[in-house]
Amino acid sequence: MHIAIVGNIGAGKTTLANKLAHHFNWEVFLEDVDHNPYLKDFYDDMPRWSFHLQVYFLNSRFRQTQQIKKLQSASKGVIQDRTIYEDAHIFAANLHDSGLMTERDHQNYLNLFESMISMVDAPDLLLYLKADLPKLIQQIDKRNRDYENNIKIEYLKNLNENYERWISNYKYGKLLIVDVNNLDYVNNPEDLGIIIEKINSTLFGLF
Ligand SMILES: Nc1ncnc2c1ncn2[C@@H]1O[C@H](COP(=O)(O)OP(=O)(O)O)[C@@H](O)[C@H]1O
Ligand SMILES: Nc1ncnc2c1ncn2[C@H]1C[C@H](O)[C@@H](COP(=O)(O)O)O1
Repeated sequence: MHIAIVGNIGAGKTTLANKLAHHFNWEVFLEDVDHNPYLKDFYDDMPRWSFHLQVYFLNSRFRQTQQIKKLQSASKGVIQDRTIYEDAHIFAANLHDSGLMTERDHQNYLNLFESMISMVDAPDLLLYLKADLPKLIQQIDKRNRDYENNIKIEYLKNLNENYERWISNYKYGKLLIVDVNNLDYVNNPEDLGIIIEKINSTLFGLF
């Protein structure tokens, strides 16, 4: 079983991924953030580093998908924090549309993405954490990563619009949309319980 958690920056993916992995006793695959050699430079100068960062994330995410495939064939459960789809359909698309990645670089990136995606299996469940801008901003502030301090509201807004468009067209497997605006699964175990119940019901028909 493979559950992938998707959503905008600060939506609460990593926190939930760890909690679900603990609950189901499954392996968790987190994003390559702390050792990412481009992320800080990217936030300082997006046009300069957008292509480098996208190639880095694409490769790291692709490697993850291959590791997940191995675990799946050994019947192990997996929780994944963000997917390769979001890199291309949300982030790279937004950089290109906002003029922060050139047409040439974007085409080159998409060609690479297309070559890789045929080797990627969709998750059994895509869990979309839907959050409005105030919630995202509040949680990005709470996390307090220095390089994220200058993220513009417009950037988050564009990403949220891309998420809405992409999710409304997603048809590669089961999809569960959870509005997290009024959920606090950090401090309220009942809120975590609500999400686990929805997952069980969507995946296994239990309630
Ligand atoms: N539903 C929630 N309620 C309250 N705080 C949350 C919630 N989800 C995440 N947080 C907090 O918000 C911050 C960002 O969460 P994180 O899981 O890192 O988001 P993401 O991985 O989506 O970027 C963390 O400090 C986390 O503890
Ligand atoms: N593909 C990506 N392009 C640009 N930035 C990305 C991409 N994937 C992740 N990020 C950034 C967004 C955040 O600053 C960090 C970690 O993501 P988070 O949603 O906080 O887990 O990496």
